[in-house]
Amino acid sequence: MLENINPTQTNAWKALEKHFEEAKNLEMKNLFAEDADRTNKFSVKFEDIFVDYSKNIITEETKSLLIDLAKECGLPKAIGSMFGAEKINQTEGRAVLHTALRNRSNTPVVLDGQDVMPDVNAVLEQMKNFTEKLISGEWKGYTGKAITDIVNIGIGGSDLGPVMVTEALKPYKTHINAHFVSNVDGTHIAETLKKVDPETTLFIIASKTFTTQETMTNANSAKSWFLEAAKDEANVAKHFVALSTNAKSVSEFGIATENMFGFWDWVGGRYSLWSAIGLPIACSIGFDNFIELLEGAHAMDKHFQNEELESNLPVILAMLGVWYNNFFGADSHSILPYDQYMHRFAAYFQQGDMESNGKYVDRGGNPVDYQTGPIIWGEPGTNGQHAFYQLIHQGTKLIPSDFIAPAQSQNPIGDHHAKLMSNFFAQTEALMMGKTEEVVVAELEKAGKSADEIAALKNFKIFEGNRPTNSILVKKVTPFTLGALVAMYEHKIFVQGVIWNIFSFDQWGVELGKQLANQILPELQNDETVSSHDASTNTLINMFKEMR
Ligand SMILES: O=P(O)(O)OC[C@H]1O[C@@H](O)[C@H](O)[C@@H](O)[C@@H]1O
Repeated sequence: MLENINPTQTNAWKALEKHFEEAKNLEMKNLFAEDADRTNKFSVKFEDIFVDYSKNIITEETKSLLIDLAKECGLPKAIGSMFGAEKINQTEGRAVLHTALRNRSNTPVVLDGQDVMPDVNAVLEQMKNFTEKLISGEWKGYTGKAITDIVNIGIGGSDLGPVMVTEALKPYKTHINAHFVSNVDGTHIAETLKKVDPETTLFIIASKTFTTQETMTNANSAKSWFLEAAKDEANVAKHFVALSTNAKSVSEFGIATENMFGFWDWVGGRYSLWSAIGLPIACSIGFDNFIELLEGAHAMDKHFQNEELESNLPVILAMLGVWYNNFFGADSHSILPYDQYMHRFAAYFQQGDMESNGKYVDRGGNPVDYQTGPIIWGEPGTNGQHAFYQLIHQGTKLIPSDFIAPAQSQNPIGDHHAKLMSNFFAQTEALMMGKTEEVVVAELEKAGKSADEIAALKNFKIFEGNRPTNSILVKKVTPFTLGALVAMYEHKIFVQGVIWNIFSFDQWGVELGKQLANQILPELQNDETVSSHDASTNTLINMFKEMR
C-alpha cells in the first residue's frame, strides 16, 4: 500500500525550501558557463530516446535533494507496490496493472493469488485473430464485402489514447481507415457517418463501464443508422464489436460475447490503450506494430523499475515538475511535440495527468496545503510558436516545457525537417539565453534607430531568458519509441502522485457533473418552466427552452 506521507513535513522538503532561496536566483547560462560537463551530467539516453534536462534551473545539489525527497516520500516502495499488484487505487479497492498489459517478458503478475498474464495473453490472441481477419479481408460485412473503415465510439480513456496513437503512427497505417466518435454532440457522429458505408464499416464500441452516456448514445445512433441499411438485427454481429469490462451490458446492447474484447477493473481508463481498448490501434497499424508499441512501453517499465532514481527518466522528469510546481509556483506545464503526427499527444496527457493528479485530498483523506497536479497543455511546434510562445518567452508566468522531436522525419521533403529542427533547437536556446539589453541596443543601433527611439523601444525587445525546458530527442517516432515515450509520461504522473500524497488512479471529480446532467436531462424533455436550481441555472435552462 502507498504510505500517507505529507511531503512538506519531510527533511528533504525543508532542505529544498532553504535551497530554493539561493536557487531561485540561479541563471542557467551562468551554470553552463561554469560547468562544461553540465549536459553530460543532466541528460539520459534510453534506447532511441535522448532526454536533455540540463536547461533547468537546477544544480547537482537541487537534483540530489529532489531525489532525497522521492526517497523520503517512499517512492521505491511505491514502485514495488504498483508492479507488485497491491491495491494502490485504494478508494476504488483496485490494483493498478496497466504494466501487465505490456509485460512482454510474461513473468507472472499475481493479483489475489492468481496470475493475470494468461488472461492478458488470451485477449491479445483474440485481438490478433480479429485484426488479421479484418486487415486480410477475411472478415466480411453483411453483403459479403470486406471492411474498409472502423469507427471507434468511446470517450475519455476509451478514445484519447487510440486517437493519439493512430495519429502519431499514421505512417504505419494499413488500408483500414480509422474514425473516432466521442462527443455526444450529434455533429460528431453525423459527420463521421457521412464518410462511411454501412456495408464496409465496423463499429468498435469502446467503454470500460459500458454505461457512459455519450458512448451509449452514439452507439445506439450508429446501430440505428446501420440497421436502416442492413435491416436485419442478425447483421449487427458482423459490424459491431465491443471493448469493455462489462459483459452483461455488452450483450444487452446486442453484441455477441465472441465479439467482445475484455479487460479488467485494474486497468484505469486513461491507462487503457495497451488493453483491448487498443483494438482500433491494432486494426489501424497492424497487430505486429501494436506489439512493438507494447514492447517499447515494457522497456520503459523495466527502466522505471530497475534504474537508479538518479538516472531514472520518469523520476527525473517528475521531480523537476515538483521543483517548479511546488517551489517556483509554476502552475502549468506544456508539452510541445515538433512532430505533426503527434498533434494529439498533449491532449492525451491532459487526461492522463490532470485526471490523475488534479486532486486536493491527500491519502489520509485531508485537504492538502500545497499544490498538486499542474495544468497540462500544448500544441505541435512550430504552430505554437506563432500562437502562444509569446507568453512562454515574455509572459509573467513560468511555464516549464517539454520539447519533443524526432531526428528522422517520416516525410523527408526538401529542407522541411531541417527547418523544423532548427526551430526546435532555437526555441529552447532562446528560452534559456534570452536577449540582453546590450544586444537589443546594439541591434537597434545597427538598424539606424535614434537614441530616443532606442530608449522607447528597448524594454519591449528584451528577453529575460532563464525559462526551463526539457529536450526529448528521439531517433524516429516508431511504435516502439512512442510506446516508451507514453510509458515514460505515465510513470512521471505516478511518481508525482506519490510525492503529492494523493491517489492518482481514481477520478471522483468527474462524477458530480454527470449526476447533475442526469437530473437536468428530463427537465429538458418538456416545456415546463424550471425552478429547482440556483437562479443562474434556472434562467439558463428556461432561456434555452425559449430559444430552441
Ligand atoms: O470507458 P468508459 O467507461 O466509457 O469511460 C470513459 C471515461 O469516462 C470518464 O467519465 C472518466 O473520467 C474517464 O476516466 C473514462 O476514461
